[in-house]
Amino acid sequence: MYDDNLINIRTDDSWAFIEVDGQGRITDFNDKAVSYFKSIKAGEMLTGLLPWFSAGWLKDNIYKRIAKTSLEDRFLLQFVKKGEDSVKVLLNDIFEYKDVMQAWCEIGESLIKLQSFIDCYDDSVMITNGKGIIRAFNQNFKRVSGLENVEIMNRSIYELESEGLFPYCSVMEVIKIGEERDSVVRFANGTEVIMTSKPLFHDGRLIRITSNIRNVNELNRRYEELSENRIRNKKKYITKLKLNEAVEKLNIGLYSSERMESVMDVIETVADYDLPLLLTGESGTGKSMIAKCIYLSKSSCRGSFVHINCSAIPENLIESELFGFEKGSFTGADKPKKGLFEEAKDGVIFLDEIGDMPVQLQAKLLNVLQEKRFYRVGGTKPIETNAQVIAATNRDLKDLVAKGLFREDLYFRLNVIPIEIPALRDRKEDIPILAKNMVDELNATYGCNKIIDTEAMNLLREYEWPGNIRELRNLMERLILLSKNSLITAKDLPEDIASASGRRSYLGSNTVREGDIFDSGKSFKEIMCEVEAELIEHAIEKYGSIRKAAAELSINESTITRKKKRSRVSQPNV
Ligand SMILES: Nc1ncnc2c1ncn2[C@@H]1O[C@H](COP(=O)(O)OP(=O)(O)OP(=O)(O)O)[C@@H](O)[C@H]1O
Repeated sequence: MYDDNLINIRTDDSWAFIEVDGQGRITDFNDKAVSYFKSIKAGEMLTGLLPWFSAGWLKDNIYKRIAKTSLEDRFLLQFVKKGEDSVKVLLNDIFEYKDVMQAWCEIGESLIKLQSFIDCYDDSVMITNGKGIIRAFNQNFKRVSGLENVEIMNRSIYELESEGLFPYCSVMEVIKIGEERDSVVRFANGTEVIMTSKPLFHDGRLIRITSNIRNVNELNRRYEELSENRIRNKKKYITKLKLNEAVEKLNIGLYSSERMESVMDVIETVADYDLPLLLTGESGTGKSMIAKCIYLSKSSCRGSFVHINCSAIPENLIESELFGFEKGSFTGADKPKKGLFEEAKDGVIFLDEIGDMPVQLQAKLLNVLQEKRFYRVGGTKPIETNAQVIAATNRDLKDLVAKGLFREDLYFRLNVIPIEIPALRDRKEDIPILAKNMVDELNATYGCNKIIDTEAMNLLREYEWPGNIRELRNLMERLILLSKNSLITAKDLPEDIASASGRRSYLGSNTVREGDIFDSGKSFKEIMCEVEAELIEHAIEKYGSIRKAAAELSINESTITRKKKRSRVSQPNV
């Protein structure tokens, strides 16, 4: 019930301190008491000083009283009992006390604010007064030290140390020397921390020590995490730079479509890993280009890029091409030869048209992917390889697996990160950019200065491009070399492209696709007019006359004529 923290108050001049024995005889007092009671003497009765004082108060349980000493003065009394026969009496002038209370209320408010502030702090924080009495600490401090409010709040770190609850620490050193100190401290729960304690002085008096406490294990873990992150981020950054460089070098960075955007995102993510990759997509979509781009995007690549087209090499030669051979391993092998895996070293080996790889060789390839080593043809010494395998195909590998032409296990091994390169017709928004870029490049190659006009560009955009970018590139080359004027117009385009958009329809085989309808910018009414016009045209073509078409469609001939006029459907010779 009595405030134990006031036990050391004898030296604190904010209180008058008088100690009395069980009978109320003065045994000790401090300077402040002398300033209130000039005649105070040890051995005198306290009632001599405080006539209103009742000896009964020493025995009861009320520990705070406001008592009057004279007409002018009022004192606040506080008792601190020590056993049965010793009571410390603390007195404070009520007017002084009011000031003190006011100050404490303000401090109290700031303490609440301080508490919420330090609770948000990531490190552990502990604040003591200038004498080492713990005044505040945050949640993290409790977690790290394993100590609870009731155990340590408002208690002296010296007492806590003597009870084995608190370690010797930098706060004690700061109290001793008045300067910032660091210490490595181990709490009773075994947690090792680095404690940095800073003093705060007011009017030359040490009033507060703030300690910042960091868990050594957490610090180490965080350090490692951040170092790893830094390396990872740096690697990512380099990959991005390298990817941009590669894209520029290969002149392929020209896309605005979401489909290509996501392909490039995957490339950026996987470029630095040496995982096998599978590129799929129609012929001419740029799979080889993408493979090269991946190779050039690696933040560190010690080997070379080696391209082998599995469909272009006779079956019996692919193995020795890939893995090399030893002298005498077959007729004509009069000296040993390195294969492409050895040529690539730690680089990239690009297996184009993987679907055409002979099945028996697929087993050897799977082994290389798993074991990261192989044997030359006729060789007995294993050769280690860290080459990354990037395979590509325009065939449906799943279908080949079903037909027994491709090993399922190899398919799964390659298909961990499949990258599908979209057909050009599925990334129409990229066509103008690609075409313009090709024209620029070809102009430079052939010393021309040609450009494509808007109408021609729109037609290029409409065409289906079965041969994808390869077909686009071939056409651009032809146009640059053969077109008569510097402005390439619709007239310069081949017939199938020039008429491509005209032939697109809602009903026929060359149907307009959903994306094109929504991207066309046409209103619902305009689209419905076009559908009506087409329907009427088909009906007239099919039934041979407006009259028969009207009868089949159950509408008036005049309606057909009017709608035909509006949509300017060309009338066949009926
Ligand atoms: N993004 C691009 N920008 C410009 N030209 C490109 C681009 N991608 C591919 N090309 C060009 O298109 C042609 C075909 O590309 P590539 O050989 O990479 O396609 P592919 O998908 O591997 O074809 P295939 O399946 O027939 O082997 C090449 O001439 C290449 O230079």
